[in-house]
Amino acid sequence: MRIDVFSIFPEYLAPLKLSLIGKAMDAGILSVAVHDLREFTHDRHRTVDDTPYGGGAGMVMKPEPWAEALESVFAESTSTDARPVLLVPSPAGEVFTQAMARELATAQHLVVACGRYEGIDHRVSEWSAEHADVRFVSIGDYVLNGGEVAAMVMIEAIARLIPGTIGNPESLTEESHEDGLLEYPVYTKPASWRGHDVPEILLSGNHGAIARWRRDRRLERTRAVRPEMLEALPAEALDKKDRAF
Ligand SMILES: Nc1cc(-c2ccc3ccn(Cc4ccc(CN5CCCCC5)cc4)c3c2)n[nH]1
Repeated sequence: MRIDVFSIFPEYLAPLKLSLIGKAMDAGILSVAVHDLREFTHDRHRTVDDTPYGGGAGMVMKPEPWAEALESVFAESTSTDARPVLLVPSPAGEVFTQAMARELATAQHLVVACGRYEGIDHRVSEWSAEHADVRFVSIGDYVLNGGEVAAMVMIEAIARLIPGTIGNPESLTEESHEDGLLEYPVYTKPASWRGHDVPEILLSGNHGAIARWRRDRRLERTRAVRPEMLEALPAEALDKKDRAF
C-alpha cells in the first residue's frame, strides 16, 4: 500500500517513521510519503489560505495549492490500478471505525488531505471526486485544530491491519472492535504484585477454562462500558452461557 499525506505541518507526521509503521516501510509492505502543501504554492509568501466567502471567522484553505498537490500523486495511481482513496479528516465526516480501517486496509493508494484553519475550499473535494474516491472522515465527536492528528490515528489503525505489518497476526483477533466485543484484561509476571494477584485460572494451564474466562470478561466489560455494542451483536454471536452476562 502507498500512502501520501499532505499538510502545512509535515513534521507533525514524523512519528509515523517509528515502530511498526517504520518496520513495514523498511520491509516494503507500506510506503508513506509526507508532503508539504506549501511546495505547491507559487507566491513569495507561499500563501495557502484566504478569507471565507459569505463572511465568518477564520480563514479557509485555497483550492489551487490543494489541486496541484493532489494531482501530483493522483497521476501516480496508474489507470491499471484502482482509483486512489482521498481521505479528508473533518469534524463533519463519517465516523472512523475498525470496520472502516479494515475496508481501507485493502486499498492500494490512500491520499490524506490534512486541513487547517476552518477547513479546505469545498470545491477541492468536488474536483477530486473526478480522480479519486473521496471520504470525509471524523475520528470522534470533538474538534481538533487540523487534520494531522486524525491522519496519524487513521494511518496507524489501517497500517496495522496490512498483512506483515504486525509481527503476530494472532494479536489482531479478539481485540476490541474486531469482533464486536471489547478485549479481556491482560496480565504478566509477577503472579503476585503489591497485594494484587493474577486470576488463578490463568495459571491453571486449562486452556478451555481460560478461553471461557476470557470470553466472560469480554462480555462483562462490554456490557459495563459499551452496552450498545452488545445490542448490535447478531443473535447467533452469543451462545446460551454468554446471555448470562
Ligand atoms: N474528528 C475531528 C476531525 C477534526 C478536524 C479535521 C480537519 C480540520 C481542518 C481544520 N480543522 C479545525 C476546525 C474544523 C471546523 C471548525 C468549525 N468551522 C465552523 C464554520 C464553518 C467551517 C468550520 C473549526 C476548526 C479540522 C478539524 N476535528 N475533529
